[in-house]
Amino acid sequence: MSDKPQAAITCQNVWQVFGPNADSALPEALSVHSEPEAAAAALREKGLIPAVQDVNFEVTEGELFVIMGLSGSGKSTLIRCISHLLHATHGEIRIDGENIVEATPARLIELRRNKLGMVFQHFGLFPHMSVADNVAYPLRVQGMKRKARLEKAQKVIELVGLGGREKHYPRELSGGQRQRVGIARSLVTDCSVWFLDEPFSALDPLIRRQLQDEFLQIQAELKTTIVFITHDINEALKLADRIAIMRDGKIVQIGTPSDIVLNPVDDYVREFSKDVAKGQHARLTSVMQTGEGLVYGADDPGLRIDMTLDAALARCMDLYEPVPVRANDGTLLGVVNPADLAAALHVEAG
Ligand SMILES: Nc1ncnc2c1ncn2[C@@H]1O[C@H](COP(=O)(O)OP(=O)(O)OP(=O)(O)O)[C@@H](O)[C@H]1O
Repeated sequence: MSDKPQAAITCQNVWQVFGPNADSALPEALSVHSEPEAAAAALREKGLIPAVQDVNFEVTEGELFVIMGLSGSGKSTLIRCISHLLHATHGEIRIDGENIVEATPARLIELRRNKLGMVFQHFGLFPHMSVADNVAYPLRVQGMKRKARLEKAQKVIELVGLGGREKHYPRELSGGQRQRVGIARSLVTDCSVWFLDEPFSALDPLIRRQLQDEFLQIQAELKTTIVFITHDINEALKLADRIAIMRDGKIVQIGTPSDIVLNPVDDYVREFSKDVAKGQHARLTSVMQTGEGLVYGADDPGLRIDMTLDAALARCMDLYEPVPVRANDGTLLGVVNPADLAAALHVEAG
């Protein structure tokens, strides 16, 4: 069907192994051990580091895909493989259908200039350049004329809330403002895929929340495909369409924020979300029934598909029969049984 979402990024059997002769040691291990786990153990025995092990997933166009995991679980290595800052030891990584593992150096430069945007926690702004020149720099590299590039830079400077600061130098800005400059600089090229590795983690909580909100607004406007790394579950739940949880180089679960909070696959994932107020993050879709012949009672408490479980429960505290759930335009999408809502939230007590 034509309305199936397009895959913007596809990772198939991606491995990144660090250490001497990793390029030959991995195929050797894979030829002896069919299970990735056993191959990784064999590599470790030889003193190699399988930082990313047999990773498979797809990110759809316009999706905000968050990778989360403890320190050392392989998040940065994986995002560096996908953005080809590292050449993956094995596997296929497709961006808009193009296998970038096989791209020539010239093609990679072109992709970085025009298609892939990157923001990292500690990225260098040029200290001797103003905000405007820093933001316009990627356009200068593309060969755009000064007037045109400054005009374009101005638009993204406004977008990230730095209007009026364009003549300032990085040293005159706060940490949060500098991070905004970095975000603006990565956005200026109209990238279609955006990689962000812990972009807000050095900021204090208030500024961090503010930037997260602004980031969501920017994403709603631009609809860029995003891969975002964090080790903060609350940030992941707030931002993500889907979350991939990594442990020891492997992806242990991929799911929506609701899935991760309500149906963790193991104790490692459960541990991440144990202090999360589940009702504030899990969405109605996780308990909604859909399909033919939906039956519901006379009450309509006005449930909308994007409501959290908490918000929904607050509206049907005293109802017993299933109630309708609608899209924002009023179309009926499914029904929810108030008892299922309460039961889903009860999970957090256990
Ligand atoms: N260049 C390298 N050479 C050797 N080992 C590396 C290299 N880069 C990363 N590693 C190892 O790979 C593993 C995964 O590291 P990675 O930085 O991807 O983890 P991470 O989940 O991003 O951690 P953090 O949240 O602390 O940034 C770690 O064991 C790390 O020591």
